Amino acid sequence: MRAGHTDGSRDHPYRTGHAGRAACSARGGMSGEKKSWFSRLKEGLSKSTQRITQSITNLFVKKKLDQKTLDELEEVLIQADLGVPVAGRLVENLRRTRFEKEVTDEEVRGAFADDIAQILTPVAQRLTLDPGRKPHVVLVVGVNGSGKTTTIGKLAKQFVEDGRKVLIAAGDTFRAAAVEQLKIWGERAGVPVIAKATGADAAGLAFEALEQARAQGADVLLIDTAGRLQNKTGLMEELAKIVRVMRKLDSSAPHSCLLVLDATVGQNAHNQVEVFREMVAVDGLVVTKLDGSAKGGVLVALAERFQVPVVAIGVGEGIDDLRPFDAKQFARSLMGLETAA
Ligand SMILES: Nc1nc2c(ncn2[C@@H]2O[C@H](COP(=O)(O)OP(=O)(O)OP(=O)(O)O)[C@@H](O)[C@H]2O)c(=O)[nH]1
Repeated sequence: MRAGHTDGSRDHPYRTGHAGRAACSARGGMSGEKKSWFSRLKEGLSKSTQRITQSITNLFVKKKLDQKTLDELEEVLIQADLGVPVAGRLVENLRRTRFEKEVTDEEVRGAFADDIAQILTPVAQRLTLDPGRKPHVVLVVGVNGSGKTTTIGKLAKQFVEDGRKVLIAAGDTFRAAAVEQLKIWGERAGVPVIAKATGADAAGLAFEALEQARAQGADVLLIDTAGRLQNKTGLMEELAKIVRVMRKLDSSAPHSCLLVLDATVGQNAHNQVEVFREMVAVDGLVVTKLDGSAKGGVLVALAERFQVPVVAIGVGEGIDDLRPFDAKQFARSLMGLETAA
């Protein structure tokens, strides 16, 4: 996957060639739209934010920054799923610059937000479509229920709105309900869904989908996959076979491999990244359900530990609730601070 840094001027979590860029630009940049997105991000993160800001505020009724308070702050950050290394680094930076000085809770939150934004900036990237690929194949992996189907549906709709020809392959052939759900999203997006009977070979389906996508001159092929982590060996073999079989047609496929993570699982997300990276070459994360989670901080821990690009975040079930990931906005929202437009 090639990815470009988020510039905040577009509202799609991906990038294309020049034509696509122009199309994206036309959709973004309206201040009303922007404003509502900022407030939605903030609203979405409010559970995570409340937990952190309340705890920090309780620690500061205008006082000098002593070691006890630093220790308590570190604990607050760990509790908020930012992870021990990040919490340690943030608190150490604060100690270095403000020890024994009078500080307010807002100053502390501001300092944390700046440091968090620095950690997140390198991973805030976009899914980039390679215009030379016809189609650009996006393999979407993740455990059941993480939001794969929904994310594929949202991405498909956004690609279509940008004038791309899209095909979806229902690669989770194990669960009939998953295929049905994908078909519903396909209809919403106006995108054909290539599916087979329950229990069919997923790799065979991916192969045929790629053949059809090529024959039809599609720009993008989005491939859903099974997420049965309880049968890790079976899943690993299945994903490896999908990749192997597609490479008979296109030796460079898949061109992107996105891992969808549910933010509400908190620290378990680390394990999921590790396990899926053993199986496939994950080169982008989509973090979903940030609207219903008090564990938004986990995204910071993941960025620090794995440095895998975060290409989009999900903050709701609606079509517009998949958004590009903006490091500064996210950091400031998490710390309950205003996000500059
Ligand atoms: N609140 C919220 N819900 C989401 C988000 N993304 C997905 N969901 C919901 O999460 C549930 C699971 O999403 P799916 O897309 O079906 O997940 P999946 O990974 O495809 O799961 P399987 O179909 O079981 O493989 C659905 O009810 C979605 O509507 C999000 O960003 N916010």
